[in-house]
Amino acid sequence: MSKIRVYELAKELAITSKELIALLKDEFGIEVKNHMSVVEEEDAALIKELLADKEKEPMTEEEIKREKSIVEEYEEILEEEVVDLSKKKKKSKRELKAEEDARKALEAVDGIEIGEFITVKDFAEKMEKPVAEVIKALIFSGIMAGINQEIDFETAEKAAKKLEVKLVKIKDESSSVEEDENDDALDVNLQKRPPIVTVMGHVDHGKTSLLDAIRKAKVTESEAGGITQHIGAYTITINGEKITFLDTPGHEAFTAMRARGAQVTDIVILVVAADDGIMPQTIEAINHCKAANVPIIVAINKIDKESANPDRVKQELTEYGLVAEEWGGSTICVPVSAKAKIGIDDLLEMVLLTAEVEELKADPTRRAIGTVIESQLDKGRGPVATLLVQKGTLNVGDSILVGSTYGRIRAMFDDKGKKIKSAGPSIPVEVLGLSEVPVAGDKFNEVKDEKTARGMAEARKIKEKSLQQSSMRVSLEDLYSQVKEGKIQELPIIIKADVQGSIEALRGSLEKLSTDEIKVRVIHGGVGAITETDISLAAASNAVVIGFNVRPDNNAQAVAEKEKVYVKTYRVIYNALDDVKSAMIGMLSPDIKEVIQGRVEIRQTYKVSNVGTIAGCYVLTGKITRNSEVRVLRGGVIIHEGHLASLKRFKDDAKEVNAGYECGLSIDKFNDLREGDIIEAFYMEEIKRSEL
Ligand SMILES: Nc1nc2c(ncn2[C@@H]2O[C@H](COP(=O)(O)OP(=O)(O)OP(=O)(O)O)[C@@H](O)[C@H]2O)c(=O)[nH]1
Repeated sequence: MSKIRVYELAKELAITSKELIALLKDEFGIEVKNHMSVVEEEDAALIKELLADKEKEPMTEEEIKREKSIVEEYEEILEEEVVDLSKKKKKSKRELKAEEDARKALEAVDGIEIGEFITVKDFAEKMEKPVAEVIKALIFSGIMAGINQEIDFETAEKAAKKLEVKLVKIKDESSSVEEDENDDALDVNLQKRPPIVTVMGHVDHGKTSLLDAIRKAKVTESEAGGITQHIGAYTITINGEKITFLDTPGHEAFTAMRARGAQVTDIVILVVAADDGIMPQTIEAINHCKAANVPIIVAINKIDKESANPDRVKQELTEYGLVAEEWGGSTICVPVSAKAKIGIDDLLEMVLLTAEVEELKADPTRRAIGTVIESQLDKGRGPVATLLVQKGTLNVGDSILVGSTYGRIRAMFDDKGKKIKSAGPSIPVEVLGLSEVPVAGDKFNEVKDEKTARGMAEARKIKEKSLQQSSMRVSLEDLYSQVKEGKIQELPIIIKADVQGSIEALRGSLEKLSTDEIKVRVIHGGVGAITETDISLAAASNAVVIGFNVRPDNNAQAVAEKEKVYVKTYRVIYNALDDVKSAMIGMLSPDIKEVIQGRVEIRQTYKVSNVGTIAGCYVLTGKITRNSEVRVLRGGVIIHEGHLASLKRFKDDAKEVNAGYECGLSIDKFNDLREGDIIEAFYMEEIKRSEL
């Protein structure tokens, strides 16, 4: 995680380091030594938000007082200076001349030396200038500073320029020593924390059974209360060590969280049924883990079955870069049976081992931060959220900012439904007391008090609104400018196609387009329609989605629009390659674009001799018009593209039919229409140059 120094942040915020240090302590409970200490980027972001929010509020009495005191101080100094000047006059001319010469001589060599920070008073003394003059110069440079206030070198330099004095920056030796010491300034008390595990795998390979088996084997035997509540996560104890499991199996939740910027999982258990082997969702899960850089432990499940063939699973895994340890690789594979309760302890021990290698640590003494795992509105209790504490300790009574909502924790329960008062790193808790239901994947931060939390939550809401209107993730159209601006060096692509062969062909050709400036990388490829999961993965990895002979399903379309994920579909491989190539050199300038009008579902088909197949349909979304171009989709795959031959409402010809109405239609030179097919109606529109 990147960090920022206190003085850099203070400068950005246009306050002094001292003020920032006080703010960190009062508002966030973070103690830093001095201006050279470091603050974590996420804390810095919070402070910025806090101040941005304050800016909008009218000045508090305290702030008015502060402004006033600076002015008063300034006036006082002016008076002092008058006295000072009269004293100075008493010095002999020769003395004054000698002083002046000495200063000039010093300046002539290499300027006046000052460190990274200096108080206004010391600065004036060093330059042998009246303090009032220095303050005046500062004011002219846009800085309102009191006599005892610290300014940084760059500010001092601006003022010095006005006073025609040259400055030289000297390295502050004491601070350079602290640099290293302070790198972990916030996490001063790093301690081992339990690993957080997600279970993934193909449908029916036994994810839920495995989670149940682990929970039953490890929770009921040792802990009071026994049965776990479903709060979205639970913690077990094995050999005196804890492991936290996220209770929503599958990669959808995992990726949805990543799309929101939350990486919660430390280790993934990939469940593969020994009688079934690697299946499409297994591959998806592997790719999702790789994209998130999370270690995988493979649980080869259902080994109780006669048809189980663990070696075949290991063999298939090698094709995806996962080579089992016993075959000389580094992937831990544990044979298990969730049903017969075989190998569960071995699996858990391997999780602990992996956790140890990963050296998972957190500081339980700092203020808490973490992520929302689940949330809902409970009739009686109001908004309820399961939070996973990732750093620090969360206590009842703490005020927290959660995404764009906030609250003060009224009560807290553990995964056994027991009321608790505090929770440390990697521990999931259910909390009451939030003002609204937060979104899973939102981060939470403990802040000073409820008022601060509320103010920041409101500011975030406003910001979110303005962001929604402006933000767009990477797209082929603006790829070139994003590369030029240095925003991206890599173009991750997700390919969905109707057949495996097309994926491989596209993958190879696309990756070959990589240049020194931008690397093209296919992070996932799969057969079938573009789904919501593909869009989530794209959002999480800032990827574009390319469909070849397939279309997004309804959900995917909606999520893509919401998440602003760029999706483009092609029917000819060459066109896809050509677009990416043109995009990379900034030459992609589409002059026509496709506009989707609506989607129609086929409910019945009739064969009419001499006419062909007529379909009885229902318009699901938008509308279809007589001159729409249409594509027939079966399971998200494009079966045909062409024109309508007829469009009818009851017996009459219709010009257009809107959502919610039935219609009959036939397609020009195409009769293979089936019940359940979706017809997508669209037209091509010319883009005016001004829109490009
Ligand atoms: N024989 C045998 N059957 C198992 C084992 N583990 C799970 N099953 C069975 O496999 C089927 C699917 O198990 P689930 O746990 O529901 O699988 P899942 O991966 O959670 O499935 P989805 O939630 O649909 O993705 C169920 O009928 C289980 O009883 C096992 O170790 N041995």
